[in-house]
Amino acid sequence: MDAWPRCLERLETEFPAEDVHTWLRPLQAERRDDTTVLYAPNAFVRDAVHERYMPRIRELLGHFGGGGQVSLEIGSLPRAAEPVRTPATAAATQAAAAAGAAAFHGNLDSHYTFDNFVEGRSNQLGRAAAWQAAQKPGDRAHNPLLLYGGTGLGKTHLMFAAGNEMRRNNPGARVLYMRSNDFYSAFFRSLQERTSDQFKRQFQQLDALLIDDIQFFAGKDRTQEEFFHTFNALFEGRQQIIMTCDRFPREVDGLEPRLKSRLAWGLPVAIDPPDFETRAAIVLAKARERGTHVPEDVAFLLAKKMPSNVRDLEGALNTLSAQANFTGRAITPEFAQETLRDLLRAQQAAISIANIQKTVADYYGLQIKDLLGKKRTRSLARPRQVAMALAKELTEHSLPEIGDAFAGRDHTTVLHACRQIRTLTQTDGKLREDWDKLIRKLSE
Ligand SMILES: Nc1ncnc2c1ncn2[C@@H]1O[C@H](COP(=O)(O)OP(=O)(O)OP(=O)(O)O)[C@@H](O)[C@H]1O
Repeated sequence: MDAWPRCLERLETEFPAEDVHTWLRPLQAERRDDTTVLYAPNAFVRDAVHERYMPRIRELLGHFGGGGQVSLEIGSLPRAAEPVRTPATAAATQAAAAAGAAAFHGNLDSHYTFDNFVEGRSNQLGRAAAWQAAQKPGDRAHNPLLLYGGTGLGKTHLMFAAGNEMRRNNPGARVLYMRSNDFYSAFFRSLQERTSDQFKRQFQQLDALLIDDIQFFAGKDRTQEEFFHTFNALFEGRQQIIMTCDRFPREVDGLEPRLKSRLAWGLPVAIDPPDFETRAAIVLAKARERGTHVPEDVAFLLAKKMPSNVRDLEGALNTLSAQANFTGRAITPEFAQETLRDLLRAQQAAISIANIQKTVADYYGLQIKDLLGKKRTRSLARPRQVAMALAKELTEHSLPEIGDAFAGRDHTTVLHACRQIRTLTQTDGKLREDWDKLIRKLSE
């Protein structure tokens, strides 16, 4: 599908950057028989594109050889065909063909950098580790670097940032990004085509291998075996390895024990869900980046209502921005409430006080009646405080309402619990971990 990138390139010169960012870049293209199908992520984008840009798109696609029909639909390409993170087949071919450093591409997405990564307590360590790895690739202190944590928290962003930084420091650096499933398919193909030697060779010349979502290797024994050898060869060659995983590898069922232990050899760092302030800062930074004006109270609103996943937060911002552009209205809290009503309601419905009480009780192995009861032993009082503080953090309920839901406690008790837990999350590592895990569970 060569015609679309060329068409998009031309459109970028013809329309304001903000329009291109909002309406045209989100489109994905696919060739179906003699029709070019353009996928829009939602109805706003589809309608705006249909109304304002289709005639020009048709002309340009015709011009660049994507002739025939052009259709515009809501949908997306399967993930493997996403334009941003191209499949490893391309990467592998590039890697193999990259005799000269200048030609080496490695699949890095240059958009994701340290500059546009918002730092907060939840990702500070991960950021610092990725930064260090980029400054001194291969150094034993951070090789391999493993970033692990829930979905949409910025692991891939940091990984790209490290790769881009390596290339900034040393433009000839050979940094290859691969998703684990791409490693799997490329390896599989090399077996069928009897090109395993070539497959192995591509890794020898690398300075760094960035490999995303290694939990995908679970249950794929031959691929694990191959990755194990690749890993050892890179490690011995002092080539930097950066990996991401959706949890600590020991917790991934179906990974071989020797691989699990090897993965945690270097520096494993958890990426946690960002706290409220960081979430708001991310919304503001993303808005600035795309040239959309989002006032602080809207950023706070989104941060408050969408507690865990940055990807969802970004999705909400995109919808707001698209709708504001489309209707010509300013982005205010009312506008946000209205536009994101269904989304916010879904989030809200998912997190009720009862839900929080049940999750916290299960987490600490308690009965709900004990969590709500009067006993003040520490093993009950602390989880109770955690549950109250979570209710304040994750729902819209007032302190008196939360007190009521906890067997009619006074609102000052709830306030005290919130303050206490806030302090403890900063001083007590175990409690911090419990807090983050509970937020993650509740936001799933
Ligand atoms: N701290 C941050 N600052 C700026 N953007 C962030 C931050 N954290 C996450 N994001 C953004 O959130 C989106 C999702 O991040 P990313 O793809 O890196 O998540 P991930 O942890 O790799 O998730 P997955 O495991 O699902 O692949 C990206 O657009 C990324 O730029």
